[in-house]
Amino acid sequence: MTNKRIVLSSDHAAIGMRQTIADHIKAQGWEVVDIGPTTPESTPYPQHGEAAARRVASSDCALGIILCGTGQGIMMAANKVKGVRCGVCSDAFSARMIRQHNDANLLSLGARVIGDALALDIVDAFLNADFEGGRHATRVDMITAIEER
Ligand SMILES: O=C[C@H](O)[C@H](O)[C@H](O)COP(=O)(O)O
Repeated sequence: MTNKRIVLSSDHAAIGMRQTIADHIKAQGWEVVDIGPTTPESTPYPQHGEAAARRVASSDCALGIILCGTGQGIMMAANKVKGVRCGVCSDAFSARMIRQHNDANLLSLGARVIGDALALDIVDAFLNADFEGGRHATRVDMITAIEER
């Protein structure tokens, strides 16, 4: 991936893990666009999922990482944005596969599900994998076609 600009966002449940991930991937040369929040007050995940998803859908950022307590709600919100393919991962294999087979452009993590060390392994697997195309492109095109119906 040549564009190494990535958006990070979360709700209140994942501020610490988001910061840990930001530090980790900055050290790998990623330009991190951290769109918050920065304070611990309760804040609804849909708005943060949508905001991150729009950064990716508009091509402002190549990829995104979003987090909430389970990773599920913010993933659901992000996937409502046209052009976004986001999966929740709690293991590195799935994170690699959603890039290689599904051309996922956002990764979602649950800060109340996994610890920081596993989260960083998952992030590395996601960021170091590339879409394989071929038969997988046909299937991803079928996902995109659903958006037009
Ligand atoms: O999918 C939703 C996320 O896990 C939220 O982080 C969670 O629902 C927030 O819960 P609470 O308002 O109890 O902190």
